[in-house]
Amino acid sequence: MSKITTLNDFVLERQKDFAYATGELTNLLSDIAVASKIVNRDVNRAGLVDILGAKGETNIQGEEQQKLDVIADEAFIRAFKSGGEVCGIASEENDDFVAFEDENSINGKYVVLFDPLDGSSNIDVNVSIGTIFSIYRRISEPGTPAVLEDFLQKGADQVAAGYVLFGSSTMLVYSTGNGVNGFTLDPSIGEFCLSHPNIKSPDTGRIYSINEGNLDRCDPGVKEYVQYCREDDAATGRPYSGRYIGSLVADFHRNLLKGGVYIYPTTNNWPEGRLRLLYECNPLAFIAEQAGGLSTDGHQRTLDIVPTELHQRCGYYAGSKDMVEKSMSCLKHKEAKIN
Ligand SMILES: O=P(O)(O)OC[C@H]1O[C@](O)(COP(=O)(O)O)[C@@H](O)[C@@H]1O
Ligand SMILES: [Mg+2]
Ligand SMILES: [Mg+2]
Repeated sequence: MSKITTLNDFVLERQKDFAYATGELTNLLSDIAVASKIVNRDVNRAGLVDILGAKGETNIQGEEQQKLDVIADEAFIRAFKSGGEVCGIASEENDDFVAFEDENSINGKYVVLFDPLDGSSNIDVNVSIGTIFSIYRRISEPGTPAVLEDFLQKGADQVAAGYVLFGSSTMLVYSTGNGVNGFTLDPSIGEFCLSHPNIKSPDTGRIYSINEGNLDRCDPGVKEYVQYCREDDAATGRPYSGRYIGSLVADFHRNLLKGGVYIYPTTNNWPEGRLRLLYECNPLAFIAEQAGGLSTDGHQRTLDIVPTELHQRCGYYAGSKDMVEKSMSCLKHKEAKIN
């Protein structure tokens, strides 16, 4: 029987890699694990308790909030407030960032940006959903309230990022900039256990993920790439398979393990993009790159984008290196033709 490595064991072991480590990031990662278990409990019995359906309010994105969006948001905020490592948060479900000013948190070293419940359109139909998180060291002085600048940092400056996938099993996948590791929740012992050590994304794959319902509103370069994916060419394993769950975390996770590309481009109906840079695209871009993949907004590396707004959106191309590069070359090719 192989040794079980729990998330706590693993994080403590890895903490030794950092001479200056204070244990605060270790505590923060275990706070995230606790909140994930609480949300997992609610997700698993969603149909039995009154947490399906809409809450009856609209968030700053103009989306109808689902009850589980708010339940997850509150569970994670409670966990971030509890430890003292976090001085402020920003989330998809809150109009503005929240600075924690209690004496326990105001000296906190980190800020966290998160999408408490990703894949909201799939909550009521029992399809995989998730949570996405992004962690930065604060810029502002400890002992003072967190400020907007603490949250508008480039993705490349993340100290850690990851996601939780509530699927047939519940997994937590994260990176602190030293590779990507995946943990599966063992409900019988209530622990996240190392199940996917040192995840490496294949340089290429046979899966492309895009909402083809938007194709006629996309850039010609995107159409060209989708056409490329569908062409018959045994040598390159084409046609590829189209797979689209409609939960970013689930689509991203599948492609991370199997090889594939996820694309949500800017479109006529989403001219700035659909997905949110700070708590959807940046954390997953961090994971993609740490696993050997790539992530762009169609023009530049996602992690190099300098944010200007908390809820800004961007185009998103992420996954296997060769496939993202190919999609970029189609965009450039079409752009060159047009100009
Ligand atoms: O229905 P569409 O336009 O394809 O959008 C699906 C995308 O929207 C999202 O649901 C947006 O995230 P939220 O559910 O957190 O709002 C992604 O998970 C998913 O990839
Ligand atoms: Mg989301
Ligand atoms: Mg969400």
